[in-house]
Amino acid sequence: MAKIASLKDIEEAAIKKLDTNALNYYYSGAQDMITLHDNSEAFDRYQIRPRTLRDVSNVDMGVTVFGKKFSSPIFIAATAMQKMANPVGELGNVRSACKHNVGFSLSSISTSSIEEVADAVKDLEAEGHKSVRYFQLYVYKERAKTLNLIRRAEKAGYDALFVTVDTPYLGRRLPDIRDNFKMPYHLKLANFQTSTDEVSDSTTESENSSWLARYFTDQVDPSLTWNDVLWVKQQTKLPIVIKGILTAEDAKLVVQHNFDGIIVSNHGGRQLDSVSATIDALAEVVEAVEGKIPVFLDGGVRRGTDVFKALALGAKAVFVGRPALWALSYDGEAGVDLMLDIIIEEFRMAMALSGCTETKDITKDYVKIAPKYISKL
Ligand SMILES: Cc1cc2nc3c(=O)[nH]c(=O)nc-3n(C[C@H](O)[C@H](O)[C@H](O)COP(=O)(O)O)c2cc1C
Ligand SMILES: CCCCC(=O)C(=O)O
Repeated sequence: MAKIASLKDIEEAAIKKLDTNALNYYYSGAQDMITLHDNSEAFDRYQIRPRTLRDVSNVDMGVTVFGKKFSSPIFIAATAMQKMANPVGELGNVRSACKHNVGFSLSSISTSSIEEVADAVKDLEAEGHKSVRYFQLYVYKERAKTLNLIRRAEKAGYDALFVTVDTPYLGRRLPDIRDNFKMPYHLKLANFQTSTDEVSDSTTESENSSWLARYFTDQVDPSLTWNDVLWVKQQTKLPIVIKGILTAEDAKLVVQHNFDGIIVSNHGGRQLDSVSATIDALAEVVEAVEGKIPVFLDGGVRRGTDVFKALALGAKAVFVGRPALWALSYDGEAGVDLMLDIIIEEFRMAMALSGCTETKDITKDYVKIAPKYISKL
């Protein structure tokens, strides 16, 4: 078999290994998957404007986020139920992120608990590695349940809460509906000890939604407003990052409410189909926040040049979601190591070949819209 050389190669290898249930769930976007595909394709609408003859023998990819230094700005996004990819699940991802000195975010809907994930890096921390972990929070109808998650994340040393705001309901992912997606029976939603059976018991079976959508409707609060997220802020001293912003209007509200950061995200194209690709939404959000809080991006990041373009358009760092799942499926923790090694090296190369030796050098002067996409109107 030919050597793996790109994230695309890892994805192809993983697709061959995964069963239909997990593959449908990991792969799919909402509805016609227009946004899912556009997230990656949109990066190709931007071109890099490289500078030459600068000494690029040393390239520093480092960034600082909420006072913590990272070796590179490529972090791991919160994705649910990682043990469907490989028994090591979330623990493989958090360990690999720690070894690479990049951030890891844990989903509320994880198959390893908040505490297990924190414990999994203890040996690496003892060797001198730094682990920065963010906890992705869904606001449960039952506020005591939400508060319990917040307290546990604080106690286990997580660095920030990422409150997801694009999911009052789970988007319609047609493959999950058609094939009736279910978490395998041997797994649990580890933060709550919820098993597949309990979900079916507590909700009405419906022809028109997946197991997960039923769980979500049952548990997660669709009445969420800014006031509820302010309630979260009042409960904790941890920085609160709002995940799932796509417009300048909402970005300004995030700043007005004194939250600490924004992730420009469309949930990997899994929520509302036909919204803009995140790289296309980034500039308006960055402009609206006027440098007051950091802006991050996720969605479709698959190459070092994608990372470079996102930083040029104002992102502090980016998150990869599916690539970490494909990597886990391909080869567990070693697969994630390989995935991060590849994309970090690609990013280093993109910086060097563009004449940038520090991430702060990567400004909007380094990108332009490819001529064929400029409107002739
Ligand atoms: C299988 C899967 C599960 C996800 N689960 C969550 C989740 O539990 N919470 C959340 O806020 N976002 C979740 N996301 C969205 C990711 O955090 C992220 O926004 C998205 O994956 C980025 O796009 P990418 O997969 O193209 O990198 C999930 C995405 C995928 C693909
Ligand atoms: C109820 C689980 C939600 C996970 C999620 O956010 C996703 O599948 O995109």
